[in-house]
Amino acid sequence: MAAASSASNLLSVPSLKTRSLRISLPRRFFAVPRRAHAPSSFVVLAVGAKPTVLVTEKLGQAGLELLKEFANVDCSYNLTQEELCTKISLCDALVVRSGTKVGKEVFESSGGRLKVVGRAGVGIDNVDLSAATEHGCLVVNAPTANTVAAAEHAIALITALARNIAPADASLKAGKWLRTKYVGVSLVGKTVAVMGFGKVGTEVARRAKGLGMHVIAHDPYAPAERARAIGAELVSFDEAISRADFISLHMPLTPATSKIFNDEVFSKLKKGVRIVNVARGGVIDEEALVRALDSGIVAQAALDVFTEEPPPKDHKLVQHENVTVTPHLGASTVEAQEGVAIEIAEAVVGALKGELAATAVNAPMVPAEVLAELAPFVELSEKLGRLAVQLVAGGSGVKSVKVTYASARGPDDLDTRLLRAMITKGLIEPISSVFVNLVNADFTAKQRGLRIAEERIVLDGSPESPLEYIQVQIANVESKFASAISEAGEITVEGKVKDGIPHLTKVGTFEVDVSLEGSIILCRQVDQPGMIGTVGSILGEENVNVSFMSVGRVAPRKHAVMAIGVDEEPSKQALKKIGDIPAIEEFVYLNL
Ligand SMILES: NC(=O)C1=CN([C@@H]2O[C@H](COP(=O)(O)OP(=O)(O)OC[C@H]3O[C@@H](n4cnc5c(N)ncnc54)[C@H](O)[C@@H]3O)[C@@H](O)[C@H]2O)C=CC1
Ligand SMILES: O=C(O)C(=O)COP(=O)(O)O
Repeated sequence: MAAASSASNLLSVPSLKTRSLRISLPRRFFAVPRRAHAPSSFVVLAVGAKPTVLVTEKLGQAGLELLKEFANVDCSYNLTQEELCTKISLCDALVVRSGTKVGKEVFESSGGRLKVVGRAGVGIDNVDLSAATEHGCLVVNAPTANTVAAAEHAIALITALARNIAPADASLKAGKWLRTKYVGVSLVGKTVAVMGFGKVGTEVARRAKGLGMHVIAHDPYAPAERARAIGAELVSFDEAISRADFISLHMPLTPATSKIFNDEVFSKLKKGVRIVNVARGGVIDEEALVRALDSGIVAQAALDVFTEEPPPKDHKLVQHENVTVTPHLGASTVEAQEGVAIEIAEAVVGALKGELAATAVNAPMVPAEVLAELAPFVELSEKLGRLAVQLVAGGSGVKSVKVTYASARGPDDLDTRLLRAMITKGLIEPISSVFVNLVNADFTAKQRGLRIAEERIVLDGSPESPLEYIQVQIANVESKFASAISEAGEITVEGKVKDGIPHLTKVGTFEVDVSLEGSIILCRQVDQPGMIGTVGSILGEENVNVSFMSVGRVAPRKHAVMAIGVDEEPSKQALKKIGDIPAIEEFVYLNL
């Protein structure tokens, strides 16, 4: 019984946050398709084909071995952009670190073959995520394995600055013995501001506490409890920068953080502050930092990252006597590189197998347990989309679709993003040459002006099954099968999952029950004896196996809709013979 109905758009913008949980979609739905249009999530590989993975930067051996077990691996380092664009059309996956720019042109050059980009590390600012999404290419990263390495590098740079390690080393090697010039400062009791309190920032804070520093942190999205738990204080940006003796940067490079450290900010810093950047060069306005160093506001800086990498030889910061530099070494420990390589290889292989990696950065994440229970509904969703769109008469533009999910679960207890993506796939693929997957479903729908509204019907009863039924309605279109139009004037199909198999249970106002396997013939007829036998024998003569038949009628001896599931596609003549049966008023053949 419908107790309440709530309209809500349940699909949010794909999260850019990374997660450490590894999940996989059920293989039977998402692996290499059995038929040209079998349900599939991300990757469509030719049956039996071994995928090709291009690795453009040095990757740990263990990760390479994992990739080689599953794919042909082409390790081509130092490619020019042009060479990358040429090679990419022969590759199913690309594995990069921070040194490869994966821009729009790479996706355009791939000719649709590139299905996964694996970023062997955290920062994905070198990958054009919008272009990847537009091309249905999944981007995964390796968010956890280099956290400690980056944190240790930040601590190494903080201590190196405090004790002038780099310049003292250089001067001694140059034959000097300058004990008074390189008197340092102590860390104990000093305040360090950790800017960006995520994975790396938290580890830096923990280590700084161990060094006896007072730790303050700024991160607009971090929970205060996490900071409290390690004895750090979460403060505003202005408070952080004005109180700090040391500033350690650990936020990602985004439009919001680009050049966040600029002249204005430098003017608010405590005189003599020391700055460490192991995040991204672009979060600092490098010219402004030169000015702040020259004026003495910033006593010293240690930089692992630069706006342009490698920086030009005469880069003012690289050459500055109060700046210590390293060539983007934050993640470069033996341990981190092995870990990152394994993490990314597993994610890329998983994605190539049709699984959904937990570290997807441009696809909605659905936890493993939710995926497992939604699996049959995912298949149902795509098939309902396919059926509904094939019922639209030629010439009608599909613009407005309503999806209703009926469930006894609470509105927050049902994640419909995957279902919605698969309905979109079902709606778009039969009428276009576009390959739709979880990555590009929203983008593709938007680009085609297809509006999909979602509604929840909360049912009474046991919430054991995530969904009771799904209904797909297409508004403002003509149908080639008039009986599919509901009283409200929309093409309406509804389905359920029975014993793990998706079933079509309603067409227009007619209740039917046919399992959504193979293909379907829908006929509207005058309800009379012998119809099932007549149609069945026409199909039998053609050697078309009938898998399911169901009749839904308004009232005895009035109109009925017969749904016939068939394993093989009937010939045109067989379909014509069915149409010629006098009692048949209309019929349609629908390919699943
Ligand atoms: N130099 C190197 O080799 C390495 C550099 N990194 C870089 O370090 C950065 C952090 O990495 P993780 O901690 O793993 O990422 P993360 O995603 O765990 O943490 C980033 C944190 O920054 C916060 N943030 C976002 N905008 C902010 C803002 N405007 N102000 C303050 N905080 C903000 C986020 O809320 C998040 O908590 C990334 O840019 C990553 O690319 C990471 C590993 C190695
Ligand atoms: O993981 C990151 O964000 C890093 O910056 C590490 O970059 P890399 O893989 O060493 O080029």
